[in-house]
This record gives sequence, C-alpha cells and structure tokens, in this order.
Amino acid sequence: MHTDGYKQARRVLVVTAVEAEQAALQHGLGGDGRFTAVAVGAGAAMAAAGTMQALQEDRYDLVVSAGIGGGFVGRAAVGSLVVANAIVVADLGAQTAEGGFVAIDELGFGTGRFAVDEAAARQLHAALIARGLEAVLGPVLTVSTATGTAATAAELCARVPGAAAEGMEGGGVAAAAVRRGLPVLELRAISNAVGPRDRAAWRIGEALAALEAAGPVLLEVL
Ligand SMILES: O=C(O)c1cccc(C(=O)CC[C@H]2O[C@@H](n3cnc4c(=O)[nH]cnc43)[C@H](O)[C@@H]2O)c1
Repeated sequence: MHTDGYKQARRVLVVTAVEAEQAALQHGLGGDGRFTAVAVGAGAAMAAAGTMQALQEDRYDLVVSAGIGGGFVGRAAVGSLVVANAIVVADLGAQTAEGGFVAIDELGFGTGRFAVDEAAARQLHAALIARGLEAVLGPVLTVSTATGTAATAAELCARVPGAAAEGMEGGGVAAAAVRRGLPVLELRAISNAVGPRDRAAWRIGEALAALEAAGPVLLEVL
C-alpha cells in the first residue's frame, strides 16, 4: 500500500524542552530509527531556534512538540495527555488601556495561531484512548509566563474557547516547522492544573510516565 510505504519512510522530529522529557519519550519510542527526540530548552524562542537547527541538520517529514504542561481545569487532568488540534500563542498581542487583550492576528502583524496536521492529531488522540490512556483533543496554548492565578486561567479560556492545556514551546516549534513547510503536532502530558500557583501539587513524575506511555502510540500512528 502506498500509505504503508509512506509510513515506513516518514521521519519524525520530536522536540522537547528538557532532557527528562526527551528521555521519557526515547524510552517510550524504544529506539525506533524513524524518530529523533531532541531537548532544546524551555520557551518558544529556544524551541524555534532548536527546531530550526535540527531541521537543518537532517531531513524530517513531521515535527512534534512534546513535553509536560498545565491542564485547564475540567478539560485535562493531571497525568492525562492532550493532543493539540490547534497551537495558539495566547499572549502574543497587545494590551489595551482598559486591560483587555488584542491578539496579534487582529493587530495585523502576523499570526499566533498554527494549524496542526489535523488528521494525524485525530488519529493520535483516538489511538491513545484505544490504548486505555486518558487523552483530550483541544487547543494547546503557548505562553511565556506560566499561569499563576484563577483570573488569568479564566481569561485564557475566554480568549481561546476549549483551551485544554498550556506549555511554553509549541508555538516556537510550530513556527520553525511551518517555515520549513512541514506538518506539526503538539502533545502535552499534564503535570499540574492551570490556575493558582501550587508548586507542591505538581506531578512531574506522573506526567513523564504518561509521556513515555504515549511513545508506542506515536510509533503506531505516525
Ligand atoms: O514554579 C512555578 O510555579 C512554575 C509554573 C509553571 C511552569 C514552571 C516551569 O518552570 C516549567 C516550565 C516547563 O514546563 C512546561 N510547563 C509545565 N506546566 C506548565 C504550565 O502550567 N504552564 C506553562 N508551561 C508549563 C513548559 O512547557 C516548560 O517547558 C514553573
């Protein structure tokens, strides 16, 4: 089959922020040669620079931004997985004098919204569920400052209806992938709730375990 041939040949770059995320994914991916996982640093700027460098060093057909993230309450629980159906740089824009927010798209200076490979995102989400993993399909926000109050969480939910998770790298990875004409996905394993800062409630180990568990599903679907 043509699709099988394509699947065999497809090379996937997985971009994480830190080595713990990279290692979790590498374990889950079991050393499959089609997949390369790199850790490029936290934040969208590091993510964009690191992704572009990796894309210059080798040939890839798909780019996946992956790591731990915050889950919006009622949408994605700690320990679950979120597959992005859109990547939204949620704080890229201008604040109004009244304290409102105008997105970069409305300002006419470009876009903070990146489309994902929708078919692959849907397939990945369905396959995670089929494997018995808790997973949600929804917008994943990229922010420069992790949300620390209920008011900011509510503001982001109003800004991006259906927001499921937030992280700091997706928009940067997507910008580099799009610049190279490549499709992109984002996968977040939830380590904490988006809302009032509570460092003691973070479950990074649980999130890394979920990321590792997603590895075989990435192999199966991508
Ligand atoms: O100390 C804190 O209160 C704090 C709150 C949120 C994030 C951090 C980090 O240093 C982690 C940054 C790192 O992890 C990803 N991540 C995980 N949870 C979130 C979140 O709720 N909001 C944004 N980013 C998150 C992120 O992608 C970075 O790679 C510390």
